[in-house]
Amino acid sequence: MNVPPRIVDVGATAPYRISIGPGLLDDGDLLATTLRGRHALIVSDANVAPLYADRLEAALRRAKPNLHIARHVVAAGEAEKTLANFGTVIEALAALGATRDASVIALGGGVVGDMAGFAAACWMRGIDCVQVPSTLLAMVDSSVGGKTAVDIPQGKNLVGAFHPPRAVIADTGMLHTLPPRELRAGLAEVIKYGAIIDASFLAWLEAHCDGLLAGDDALLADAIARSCQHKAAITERDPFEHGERALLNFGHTFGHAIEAEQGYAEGLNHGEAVAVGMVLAARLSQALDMATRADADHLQMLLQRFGLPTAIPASLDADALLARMRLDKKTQASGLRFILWDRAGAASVVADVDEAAVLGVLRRAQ
Ligand SMILES: NC(=O)c1ccc[n+]([C@@H]2O[C@H](COP(=O)([O-])OP(=O)(O)OC[C@H]3O[C@@H](n4cnc5c(N)ncnc54)[C@H](O)[C@@H]3O)[C@@H](O)[C@H]2O)c1
Ligand SMILES: O=C(O)C(=O)C[C@@H](O)[C@H](O)[C@H](O)COP(=O)(O)O
Ligand SMILES: [Zn+2]
Repeated sequence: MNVPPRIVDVGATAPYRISIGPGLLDDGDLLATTLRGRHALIVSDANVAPLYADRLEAALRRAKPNLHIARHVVAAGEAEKTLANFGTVIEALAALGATRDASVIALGGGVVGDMAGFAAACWMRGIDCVQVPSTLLAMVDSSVGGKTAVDIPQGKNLVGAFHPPRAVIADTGMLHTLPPRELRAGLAEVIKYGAIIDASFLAWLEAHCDGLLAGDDALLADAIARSCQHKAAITERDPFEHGERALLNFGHTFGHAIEAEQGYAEGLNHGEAVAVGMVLAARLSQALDMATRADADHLQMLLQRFGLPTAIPASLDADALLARMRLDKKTQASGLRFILWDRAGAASVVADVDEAAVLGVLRRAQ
């Protein structure tokens, strides 16, 4: 099916454009207009590079024959989003002789996007990063908004910087090679937008569950564009998470604790951990008389229909998860801060949440 490209322009101090559509990877002119200097480092992972790096590089060479291009490929997976691998990206920039007008091109999922973006934020105190997301999750969330980071054993994304992309180029054709599990993980973050800010989008997702899971191109393009519009609007108004941007963290206090406690290796991936986290946040909201039981049940049922997990893996300990949350980036001196759920399309930031209530929810969710 022929799906027309979509454009989402993000305002803010450093405006950028999100281009969404099939075949954009081969659009050398589009790519080249985002590059300012003579050097470009393509950062990718061992699954994505063999599939797409040659096409990207060929398009760039056609459009900008004098560009010095190097490629840096890391192993795939969350366990690779490390300070050590961040260091290898920095070394690759040095080897390329990247000047301050050079660009990092992040070709991959959120792991590559976050790590390459962080390297771009740090090299010479900040060079351009063009995000070329290859997973649904990266197209709807991680490539937009400028959060970059790596994980450390003590916690997810604890070392990072805000560094907005120069441009986002999402070639939706790349989703055809994405494993179904990763498609579902991306849909968890899509459902998040509906849950926190857009009840009609949540209803639309519910109505189109089967088509989205089947990878229908037009439905996915709609879901990506609508998600990007939401993320663009919020991050434009609150780029540094002083206020409403924190809503995008719905499900993440629990989810990040799960990912860190698993050691980033086995078990749930980010989107899956966020799915579990959204259910736990809804149950906590129910325990604190913010959300109704019927609404929390409905959200859980919807995530299950999308083939997403909604329970904490039995191997994880509730007290250990609670201890992880004390190092969540939303936690303050006064205590835990959560994004709690009011109802479909509405969520709130709540400070000083009682740890006993959190522990109760954790214990009941296994
Ligand atoms: N910066 C942000 O705002 C933000 C937002 C959400 C998530 N994140 C981060 O994003 C990360 C998760 O990203 P993710 O879900 O994209 O995971 P990922 O980058 O690990 O990609 C998932 C898997 O899919 C493979 N893959 C990627 N594209 C493919 C394609 N087109 N075809 C075949 N295989 C492909 C990858 O090699 C990997 O094995 C987490 O680290 C999370 O913290 C960041
Ligand atoms: O962009 C944001 O803001 C988000 O919270 C989006 C999340 O989906 C994403 O996982 C983000 O990396 C989490 O942020 P963190 O500040 O908790 O690391
Ligand atoms: Zn997330």
